[in-house]
Amino acid sequence: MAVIESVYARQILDSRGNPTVKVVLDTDDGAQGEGLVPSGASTGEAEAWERRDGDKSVYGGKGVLDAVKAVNDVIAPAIIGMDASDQRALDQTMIDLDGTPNKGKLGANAILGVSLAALYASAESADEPLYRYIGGTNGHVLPVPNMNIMNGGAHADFATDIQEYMISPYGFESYSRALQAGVEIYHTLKSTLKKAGLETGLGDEGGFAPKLNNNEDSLKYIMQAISDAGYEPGKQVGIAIDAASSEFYNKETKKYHFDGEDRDAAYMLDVYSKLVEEYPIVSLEDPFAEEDWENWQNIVARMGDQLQFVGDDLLVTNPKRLQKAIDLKAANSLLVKLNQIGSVSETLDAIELATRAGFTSMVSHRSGETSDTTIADLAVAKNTRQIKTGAPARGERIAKYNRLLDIEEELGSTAVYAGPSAFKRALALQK
Ligand SMILES: O=C(O)[C@@H](CO)OP(=O)(O)O
Ligand SMILES: [Mg+2]
Repeated sequence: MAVIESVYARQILDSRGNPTVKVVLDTDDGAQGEGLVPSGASTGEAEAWERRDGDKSVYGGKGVLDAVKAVNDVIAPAIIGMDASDQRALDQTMIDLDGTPNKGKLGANAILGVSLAALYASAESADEPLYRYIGGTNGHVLPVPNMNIMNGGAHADFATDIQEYMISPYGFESYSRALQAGVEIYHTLKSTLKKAGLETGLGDEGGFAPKLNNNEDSLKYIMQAISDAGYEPGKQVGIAIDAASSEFYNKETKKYHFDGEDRDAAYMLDVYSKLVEEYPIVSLEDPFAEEDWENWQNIVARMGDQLQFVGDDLLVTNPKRLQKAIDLKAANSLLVKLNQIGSVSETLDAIELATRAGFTSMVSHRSGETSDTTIADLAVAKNTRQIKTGAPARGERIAKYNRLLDIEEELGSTAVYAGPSAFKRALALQK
């Protein structure tokens, strides 16, 4: 048992230069943990509430400072003296203290900061690396890194309507070898785009973000780059897409603004089917808007036996929304973001529920990140087999990929790379 002695929060900056929360927690045995909270841009409406008072970008403004105050003035006095390693009791105490269904009083950024800091302090007290502290002896599978190499949507001034084009280098014997392939493809893509006379400026997650008129063009350039880098699309490297379609959906007209026109859901369903037929797409996230449950059901009924349909804005790492999707067969994969639900134990509950229902889980960063690497350890601890954490560029993304390299080396011969087994379609494409 490590008793919490002090809890202190302050404001720091995230990777977009916006303020966020850092919490430092000390225990009586000399351990210390830090919790750094990320922040999204294409946030789901049902996400837990981030305390910013409506303004994400004001450093020193009231928003994040209120979350900092909530930690220092309200949470700290309530949890000092508690056992830091009793994660569930600690998280529940904060949830009760907040008393709202969406952490709307204290703020999910305040609660998650403390939850993470306690997790790290407890791992240090137990003298275990974080993945082992969370996962015990069974956390040993290195995830496929889904690397977002072309950015659009809310992360890149809508260079394309689709927000993320990721490569999934599954056809390799180890995580480090897969990462190397991803990096080589990323660098090759830069030349491919340059040759085509396109801009190579970067979006929020480090992917290239040239302005394109057609969402399919990105896939063509990526396929070219995979081959030019010397790899086989489909056999070694697949493609994962996050359409983030809530961002181009109009709730009044119920239309999706795609490739320059307003389209109905039936049109979008055909677009996705055609793309899946023509490209080695193994994962499709948020193809339909966050409340468009019916069309989620339609796409899963049509192609769910082939590939995964990942709910991000749809599920917001919330066990209640996940249960609804399980009941309605409205997705078959969970995107896991700690700050969407706002505590460590609720995140673990969501992964557990997904696994029980036969859903896959993809652990994810946010577009506004910090140097925190919890998601790398979490993916290994829970053997989720999949992670997405941006392009292999920009320090805050690289930190997670590098952390996985450390873990791979630490595990040594017991490390297993998820490889094609991470995706049903990757296995089929390999045959
Ligand atoms: O939509 C997403 O999946 C995420 C991360 O890539 O973006 P954001 O953090 O802006 O919600
Ligand atoms: Mg998403």
